[in-house]
Amino acid sequence: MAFRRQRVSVVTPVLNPPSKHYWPFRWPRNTDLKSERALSERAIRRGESSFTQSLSHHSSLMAQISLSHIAKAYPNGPRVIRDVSLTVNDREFVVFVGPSGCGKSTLLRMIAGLEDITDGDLLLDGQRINDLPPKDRDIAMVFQNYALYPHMTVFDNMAFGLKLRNFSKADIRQRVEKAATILDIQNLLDRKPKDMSGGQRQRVAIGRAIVRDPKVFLFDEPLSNLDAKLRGQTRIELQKLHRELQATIIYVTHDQVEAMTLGNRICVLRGGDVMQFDTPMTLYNQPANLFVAGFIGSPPMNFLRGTLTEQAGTVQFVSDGGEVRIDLSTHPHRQAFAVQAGRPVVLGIRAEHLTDQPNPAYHVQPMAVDALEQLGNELFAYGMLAGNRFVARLPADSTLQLNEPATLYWQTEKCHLFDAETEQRL
Ligand SMILES: Nc1ncnc2c1ncn2[C@@H]1O[C@H](COP(=O)(O)OP(=O)(O)OP(=O)(O)O)[C@@H](O)[C@H]1O
Repeated sequence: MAFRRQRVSVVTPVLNPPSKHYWPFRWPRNTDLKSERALSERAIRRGESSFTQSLSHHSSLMAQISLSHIAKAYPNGPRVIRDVSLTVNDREFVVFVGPSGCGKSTLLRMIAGLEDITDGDLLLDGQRINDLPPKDRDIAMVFQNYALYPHMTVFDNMAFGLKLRNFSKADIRQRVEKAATILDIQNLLDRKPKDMSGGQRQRVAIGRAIVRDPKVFLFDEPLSNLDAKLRGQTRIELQKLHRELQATIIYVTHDQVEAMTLGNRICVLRGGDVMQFDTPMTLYNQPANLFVAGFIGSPPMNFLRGTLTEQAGTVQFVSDGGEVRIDLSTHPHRQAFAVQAGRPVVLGIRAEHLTDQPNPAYHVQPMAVDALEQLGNELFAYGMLAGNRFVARLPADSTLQLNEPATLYWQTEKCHLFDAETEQRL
């Protein structure tokens, strides 16, 4: 493999971005580049070991991150992170997910040291690091916009942080080669960023983090510039990468599919608060509140407002207006529901728990179908029920017809119930 000569002098484009015409993509904000450089200067004293050795040193190094009552307010602004406490375990892949503006990037940037923490304690392996400069945190961050240096080759981009720290040429070459092999970009080392696809650039950005062998990787929406197919492929590669590196990873996205497929655990955020922090399957099967129920899962869960009634041991859900009446007496949580009789509630049921195949154990519900989406392997049937949009996920060969009355069968034990006022799961 041919390498370009390795520069000895350090060239930094941080304050001198080239003309925007030269760089076909958005030039990273100076703050991002500064941050990136600051992060790349971390732990200079630590690493004289070879990359191969240092890869395995993760087996003995802990990297646990704890947030205790963390809050953030920008100057003269309200708290955008209100009171977040959670622990990311050693070698865990945790995803922060939530709608735009919920505070996930702010949280990540506080962990990186790029934002001040207004209140609370940030601990890395039990040590409070609120005031530790980013370069000393042993944390590498991969940005959405890659933040690559356009005038440098891939090799030089990946080697840059190591050169700053005066790693030996041999060590740099070994680390870059190893990272390039892991990411399958060995044949791109002589290219400049402008001659690569978005997916390749993103790998280089990840490679630049890997060569540093940090304790913790932070990813800020790294796939959002990629097209859908490449995003899917890269998701799988990130899973492999996590297994290979055995590193602690915190990953920010607004995409619940990315969150579900990547995270060992997912932290769902809304308006600066944690809505639920748990495994993907727990979020899916036992959403703690209405927000998580509606956010996780595609298509989103169907909802109906109504009231619970209890009579002679029978627990019923009656929708507002009385159009839908569901007997919940066989539901595993019927006793908890009975206690709530008389309260306004929201009932939720996922599209895959409605079927057009008769089943004597299921609730029978008429619904006029006003739209069909045939996806080849499945069919989505849409209609209105008690004023709410409903969708059923059916087999592709279903015979349901558009604009004809249909009968759907509900798997009642899969219904979720939430308090209509507190929005918490019952
Ligand atoms: N420098 C800043 N000054 C003031 N307010 C800010 C600043 N940066 C972010 N905010 C505000 O903080 C809140 C959280 O922003 P943040 O970027 O963390 O959200 P996010 O969940 O990452 O959103 P997105 O997915 O759109 O990036 C938003 O209301 C945003 O407007």
